[in-house]
Amino acid sequence: MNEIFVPVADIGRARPGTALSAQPIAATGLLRDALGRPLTDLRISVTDRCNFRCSYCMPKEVFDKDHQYLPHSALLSFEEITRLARLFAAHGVRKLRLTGGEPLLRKNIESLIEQLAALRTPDGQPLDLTLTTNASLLARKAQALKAAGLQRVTVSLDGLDDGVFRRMNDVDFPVADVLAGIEAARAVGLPVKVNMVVKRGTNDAEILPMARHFRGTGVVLRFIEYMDVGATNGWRMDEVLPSADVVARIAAEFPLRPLEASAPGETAQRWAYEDGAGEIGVISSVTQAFCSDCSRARLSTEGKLYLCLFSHGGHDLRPLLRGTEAGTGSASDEAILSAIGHIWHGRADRYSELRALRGPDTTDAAAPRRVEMSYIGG
Ligand SMILES: Nc1nc2c(ncn2[C@@H]2O[C@H](COP(=O)(O)OP(=O)(O)OP(=O)(O)O)[C@@H](O)[C@H]2O)c(=O)[nH]1
Ligand SMILES: C[S@@+](CC[C@H](N)C(=O)[O-])C[C@H]1O[C@@H](n2cnc3c(N)ncnc32)[C@H](O)[C@@H]1O
Ligand code: SF4
Ligand code: SF4
Repeated sequence: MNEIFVPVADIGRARPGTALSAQPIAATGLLRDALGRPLTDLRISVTDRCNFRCSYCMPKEVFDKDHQYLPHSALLSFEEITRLARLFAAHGVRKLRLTGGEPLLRKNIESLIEQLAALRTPDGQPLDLTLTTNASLLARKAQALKAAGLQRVTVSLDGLDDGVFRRMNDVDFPVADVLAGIEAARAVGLPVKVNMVVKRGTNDAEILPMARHFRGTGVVLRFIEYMDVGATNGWRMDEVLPSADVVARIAAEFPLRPLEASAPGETAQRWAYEDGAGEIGVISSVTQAFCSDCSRARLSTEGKLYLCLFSHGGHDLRPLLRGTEAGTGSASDEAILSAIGHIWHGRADRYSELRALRGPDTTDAAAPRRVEMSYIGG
């Protein structure tokens, strides 16, 4: 369709292995995928490990039994991640999100944040640098994360009740400690969003308590429809609570009005409390797919580029960074930029839209095994 990927004329020539540069790299021109969507958002998984066992993401029965985690040697180094992020910025990426697994489990994550915070867009702007966390380590790390250059943080929290939390997240961890993490982040000046996955019949009774708790605090609470990511969570459509129901439940107690999207391609539909107590968001990936302007790419812990949360496979960028066993050295910036451009140019993924077209009760059991959320990063 849109043949508008323009290869770069003026690309930085730094060889891999040379000192990292905070200098902006020249813009590559307009990069669009096969459906005309730009690439603006890079989500970087920094570990496939986690200390929680959320039922919708890393069910204990699977992940404590026969799951193979990546060996340390497979992980991209901080320098490799930063080099790729810099090249993605040349292609138009403006937002970087660190995720996982649990990103705060990666040793010295502050050092990666420092390197990413030094990057600039081609027009000299810092990137929007954020991180998604279960907050188990946030209280003790908030200060260091802020000092390293993190701009904001998203905390996952599925309820205020400890029993519900345990059923959702399958870990013996007090909700009070997650809340302390949120407070620590706010105290050091990090704006906070809270993401709550809603599973009908498990934690939907927590919707109103969560809304009551966070309204008026400046924290933006967002409700995520439970998705059929991966092959281990036993997803069922009857456990999905449509976002429309979430909004209706909250609006019955606190009147809401819709807000305009704050950026093109935003995942959340935003709603403001009529009384001025802030806003909430709903992420309706199942009932109102938003693939048509999806501008997100995902980089796995081992350097595979995924073009959709539901992709069956990724494009391996690690050999370009490290060279191959056959003895080729690592590729130039030009070659990597060109590879990323061609991969994005061929992208036609729109899983959630197609799923909606096929019908909400269709299961995907016959399809090849998809990657897990804890690997691809959400
Ligand atoms: N189906 C689908 N779900 C997504 C996509 N991006 C995010 N989500 C879901 O939405 C959740 C929240 O997204 P966030 O990580 O907060 O990202 P975001 O909404 O882009 O973040 P903000 O910049 O803070 O608005 C994720 O954990 C996923 O469950 C996507 O491209 N497709
Ligand atoms: C995979 S986690 C990684 C970051 C971190 N461990 C955390 O939980 O915040 C990223 C996000 O994906 C969401 N998520 C995981 N599995 C999901 C599913 N099946 N449906 C919807 N969201 C999911 C989580 O709630 C979390 O907000
Ligand atoms: S959602 Fe996050 S905290 Fe929960 S198991 Fe997955 S990676 Fe861990
Ligand atoms: S399902 Fe795939 S294409 Fe659609 S919004 Fe999600 S990541 Fe993007």
